[in-house]
Amino acid sequence: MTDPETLADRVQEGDLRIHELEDHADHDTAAAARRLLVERESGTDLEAIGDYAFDAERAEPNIENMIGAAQVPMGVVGPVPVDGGAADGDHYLPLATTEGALLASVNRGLGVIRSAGGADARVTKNGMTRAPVFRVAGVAEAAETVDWVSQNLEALAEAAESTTSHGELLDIEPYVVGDSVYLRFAYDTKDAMGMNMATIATGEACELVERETPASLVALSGNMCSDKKPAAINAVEGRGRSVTADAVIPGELVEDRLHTTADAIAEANTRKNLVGSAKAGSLGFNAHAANVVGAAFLATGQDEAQVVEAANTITTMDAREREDGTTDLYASVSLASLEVGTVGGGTKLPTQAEALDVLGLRGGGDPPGSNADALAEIIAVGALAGELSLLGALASNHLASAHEDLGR
Ligand SMILES: CC(C)(COP(=O)([O-])OP(=O)([O-])OC[C@H]1O[C@@H](n2cnc3c(N)ncnc32)[C@H](O)[C@@H]1OP(=O)([O-])[O-])[C@@H](O)C(=O)NCCC(=O)NCCSC(=O)C[C@@](C)(O)CC(=O)[O-]
Ligand SMILES: NC(=O)C1=CN([C@@H]2O[C@H](COP(=O)(O)OP(=O)(O)OC[C@H]3O[C@@H](n4cnc5c(N)ncnc54)[C@H](OP(=O)(O)O)[C@@H]3O)[C@@H](O)[C@H]2O)C=CC1
Repeated sequence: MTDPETLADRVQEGDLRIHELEDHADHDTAAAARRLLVERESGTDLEAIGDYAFDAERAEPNIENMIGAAQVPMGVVGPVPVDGGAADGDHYLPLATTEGALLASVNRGLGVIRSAGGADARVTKNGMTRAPVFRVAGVAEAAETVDWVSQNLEALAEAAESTTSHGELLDIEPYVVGDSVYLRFAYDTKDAMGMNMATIATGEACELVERETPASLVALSGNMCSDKKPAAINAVEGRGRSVTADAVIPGELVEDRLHTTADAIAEANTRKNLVGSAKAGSLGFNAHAANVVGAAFLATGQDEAQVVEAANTITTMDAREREDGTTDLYASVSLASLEVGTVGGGTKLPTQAEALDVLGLRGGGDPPGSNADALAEIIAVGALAGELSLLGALASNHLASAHEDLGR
């Protein structure tokens, strides 16, 4: 018998483990059995969690012990006007969030950017990193290991790239701390965010390092990568895509649409995003880049834990005087470590794939890597719009009233 009730009974009797149900029933039945079990044990009703719009089997690579889906509202902002290295033209940007006023804000910022003639955006660096840590006897062995690595980059690339038909090893940066050696491998992972790809490839290269040097692998990730933690190395060296977007907004547009002046926004940015962040010891010199990145990540199937890395964004806003005496606003965001993909991970799930379709970026690009570059550029322009609108609201003292009207 493979009905949900029988399966739930068998788990409760200790006859089956909760993560084995897919071996005894199809994926949707297994999820229903787990829901039933949780409902019985917690006295809850999981009707909404169980009301999902895709075959549970499609989510098999993405989740274990599935009981249903968390449904986050999704909206669109835009069109986003981007003149990029990979992205071009106008795109609606899907964003999923529970924060009222966020889409209104980004939409307002995009409207201003559109009226100003659009934004430029470029990916300036690309490299997904994985940094294993090795044990050595001391500094002499550490130097021997680092030396061997620097002289054998080709052999290490051959080993790493034997595990992937898309990934390319770009560089290995060594770091030594006493008897620990960290090798920060950086890969061009094309249209994949690349964390699985880079991890598998680095595992293969590590076997060669262990064979040829005195170093012993302690952990395939030694936190110099640095994945899913705030880290200065990502802010300085980059991780995934380093992407910058900018726009020049005429002063009259700032006044008409953001209800303030270029000077007031520039001052708010300096005192808040630069000085305030410095005083707070923040790694993020921005207002809320993580808001746009997080909402875009949820909508398009990115790994949401990597919003951490995108939070190190630096926002600049400068008042630029024109010859006619009026003042424009130069606005930019630089996201040093935006980790995005259009293949792999959560991008294949039905709603996430549809969201990528809205951008015209589902799947691999031509040439490979161009779709992920374009996604990074579009998200960066979304973040720029969010910064403009929020700084405008702060400079005109509209933040609290906006959230009274829209956010509750
Ligand atoms: C709320 C607004 C936009 C009103 O701003 P407004 O200028 O009074 O709005 P408006 O009614 O004149 O409309 C202007 C444009 O905004 C957009 N817009 C306006 N309403 C909507 C809507 N319902 N749905 C979609 N789009 C909307 C739309 O583009 C519209 O243009 P139109 O299309 O009409 O020509 C403005 O006050 C604002 O942006 N406030 C800032 C809110 C914000 O950015 N919140 C983000 C979260 S804050 C946070 O989480 C982080 C924080 C604050 O803690 C970080 C930190 O420490 O800084
Ligand atoms: N393992 C880890 O330590 C971590 C894993 N993750 C998870 O990793 C997943 C993302 O890893 P990721 O490697 O991106 O994805 P996948 O593991 O889903 O692999 C994507 C694969 O798609 C293939 N591919 C097809 N077309 C392309 C193309 N145009 N460009 C690039 N690759 C292409 C590549 O195969 P081939 O290599 O054969 O060429 C690539 O390895 C997410 O689910 C994330 O949550 C997150 C953090 C850490």
